[in-house]
Amino acid sequence: MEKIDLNQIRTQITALDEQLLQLLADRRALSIQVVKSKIQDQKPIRDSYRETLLLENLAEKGKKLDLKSEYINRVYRSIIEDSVELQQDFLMQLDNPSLKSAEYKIAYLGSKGSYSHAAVEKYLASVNGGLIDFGCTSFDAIFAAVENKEADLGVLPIENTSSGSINEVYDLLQTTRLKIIDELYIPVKHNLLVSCETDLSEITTIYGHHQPIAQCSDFLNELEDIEVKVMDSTSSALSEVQALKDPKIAVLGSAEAGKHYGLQSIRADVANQKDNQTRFIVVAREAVNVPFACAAKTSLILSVGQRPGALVDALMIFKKHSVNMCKIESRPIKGRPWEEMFYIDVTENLKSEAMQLAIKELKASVSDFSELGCYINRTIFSEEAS
Ligand SMILES: C=C(O[C@@H]1C=C(C(=O)O)C=C[C@H]1O)C(=O)O
Repeated sequence: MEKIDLNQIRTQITALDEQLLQLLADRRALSIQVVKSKIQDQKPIRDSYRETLLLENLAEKGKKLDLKSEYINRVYRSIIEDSVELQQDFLMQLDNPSLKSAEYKIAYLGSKGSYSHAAVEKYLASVNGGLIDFGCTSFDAIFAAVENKEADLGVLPIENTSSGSINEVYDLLQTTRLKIIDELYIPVKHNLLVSCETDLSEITTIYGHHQPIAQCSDFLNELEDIEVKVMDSTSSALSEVQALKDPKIAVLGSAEAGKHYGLQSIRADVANQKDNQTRFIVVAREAVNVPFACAAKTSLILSVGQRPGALVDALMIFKKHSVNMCKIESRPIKGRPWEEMFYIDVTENLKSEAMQLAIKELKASVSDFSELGCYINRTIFSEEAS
């Protein structure tokens, strides 16, 4: 058999990959043309009918080229999601002069390497902005920095698919004047990282922020005689373990963050849930305006007092106006024992007629009511769930 030259084939693959990159960039440029036409014709950005036809056609054509339809579906779903996000971000910037492509001073928990930093980077990519770093050591410091105008924006985790709601952030939302202007979903893949040559059996102490510790509880519970050390943030845990250079000490963090600190992974994917994601919110002093062409989400808080059926009555107002509720959470109210504050997210634009009618009725029937903000709904359901 003739000798096959690996380097030569790899050169061809690299050339093809570069062509693919150019094609992806060309497709994105066309998406921008599409959104401009949708603005003229007042059409919504998302067109599920077109997406279904496109995917069916590609699966069919792919089959003839020996490409599995599951593979084609996965690749094109991700290309289409990017195209929808690109169009929504374009429209948001057009409608909101505050969302310019500028440098933003962003307050977040930790520093480079923290999951919050990854969320900050994702936000900046959507506004084409740069970062003036404002790392903080607590959630209330983040709210305070934005409220006192020391920072332009704050980025905070609010819920996780394994450990649930982040109560501290929910509690701070009760008293803040800040508005939620965006949400971000960050896949969180926890690894067990070490600073030098070692083995899992040698580890006696594991450092981590309390969120990753909660999200990896199954893995940690299986280990015997391990001391868990809770740190302020993932980045402070990473830098401490890097400095200690101890073969008995490990830390929970992403493989990528580990690279920043010269740490190696000895166990990958140690979270309780495989699809471990954290939802972050972006807060600012000014609310944003979400164009009707975009998929919107609105967050509200309300309390209903102690009357029997009071919560049901409030929720029936959403039903009456066909406002879809996608999340409800409750937290105690400081200084009012046994009263609860309800946090409600709806997939509706704050400016819509249905929402305005519902709000008018809610205000007349509940004890406390406030709007936390309206922003782009960036929820993506995993393939298995949909
Ligand atoms: C590009 C469009 O906008 C959206 C993105 C699509 C895509 O990237 O193919 C398809 C349908 C829309 O949800 C379009 O409407 O054609």
